[in-house]
Amino acid sequence: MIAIIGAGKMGEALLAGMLAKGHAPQDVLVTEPREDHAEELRGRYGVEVVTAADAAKRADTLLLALKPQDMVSLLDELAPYLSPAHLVISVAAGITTAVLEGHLPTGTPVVRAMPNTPALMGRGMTAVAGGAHTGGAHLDRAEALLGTVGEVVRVGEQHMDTVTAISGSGPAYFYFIAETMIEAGVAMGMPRATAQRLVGQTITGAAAMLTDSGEHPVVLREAVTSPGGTTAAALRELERHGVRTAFTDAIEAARDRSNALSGD
Ligand SMILES: NC(=O)C1=CN([C@@H]2O[C@H](COP(=O)(O)OP(=O)(O)OC[C@H]3O[C@@H](n4cnc5c(N)ncnc54)[C@H](O)[C@@H]3O)[C@@H](O)[C@H]2O)C=CC1
Ligand SMILES: O=C(O)[C@@H]1CCC=N1
Repeated sequence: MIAIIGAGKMGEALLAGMLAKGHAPQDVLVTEPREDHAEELRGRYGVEVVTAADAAKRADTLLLALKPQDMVSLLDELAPYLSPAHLVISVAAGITTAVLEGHLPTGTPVVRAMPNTPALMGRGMTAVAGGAHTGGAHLDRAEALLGTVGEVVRVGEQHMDTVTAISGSGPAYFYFIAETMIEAGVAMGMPRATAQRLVGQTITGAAAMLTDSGEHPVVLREAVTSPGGTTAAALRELERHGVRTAFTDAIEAARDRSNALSGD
C-alpha cells in the first residue's frame, strides 16, 4: 500500500499519473488536510483520504509531497508509527536525507526524489538519491513507483539541488518562454488561439528533435539559422539582452534556494 501525504500540485500530479498507469485507487491512500480538496480527491480519483497516522499504519511506502517548511513537523508526527520496514520517499526541495533520517526511527530507509509536474501526463523526469539505510532494493522500489509517471535517474545526493534547479523547476522556464512568445504574437495582431497553437507545437516539436535525434542543441539551432535570415536576427537580440547569462543566473538562484530550504 502506498500513501501520498500532501496532495497539492506535485502530490496530485503523482497520484493522477500513478492511477493512469495502472495503480488501483484502493491501493493508494492520500493525506490532505484541506477538507474541500480532500473531497475533490475522493470524487475525482476514488481514493481514500486518511490522517497521516493512519497512512503510516496502513501503508509500507510513504510519498511525502508537502512544502519543505512543513516537512519536519510531519516527520515528527509520523515517526511513532514508522519502522525500518517502511520506505519513506520525500519530494520536498532542499530536504536532505540526513534531515529526513534525523526525524525518523533509526534505520528507516529514505529516498530523496525530485520529480516535475509533467508526471501528470506520464512524461515526468525524476531524480532519486538514497540515504544511509537505503539499499538497492529500496531504490528499485522508489524507481518502479516514480517510473510509472515518467523517467527516473539515480544521482548522488550532492547533485539534488542542481536537479531541482534544472528539471524540478524547469517546466516553469519553458512556460515562461511560451507565454512570452504567445504575447509577442498577440501584440503583432495574431489571434491568441493561433499563437498558442503555434507555440505549443513548436515546443513539442523542438523537444522531440532534441530527445529523439541525440544531437547537441547547438547543431539543431544552427540548422534553423539560415545565413542572413530571421533566426540570426532574433538570436542576436537574445545575446544583446544577456538572456544566456540571465538563464544561468536563474538556475544558480534556484540551486541556491534549494540548498537554503533545508535550513529554513
Ligand atoms: N510543484 C512542483 O513542480 C514540484 C514540487 N516539488 C515539491 O513538492 C512539495 C509540494 O509542492 P507543491 O505541490 O508545489 O505545493 P502545494 O502547496 O500545492 O502542496 C502541498 C500540499 O500539502 C498539503 N499539506 C500541508 N500540510 C500537510 C500535512 N501536515 N499533512 C498532509 N498534507 C499537508 C497542503 O494542503 C497542500 O495540498 C514541495 O516540497 C516541493 O518542493 C517537487 C518537485 C516539483
Ligand atoms: O518551486 C519549488 O520550490 C518546487 C521545487 C521544484 C519545483 N517546484
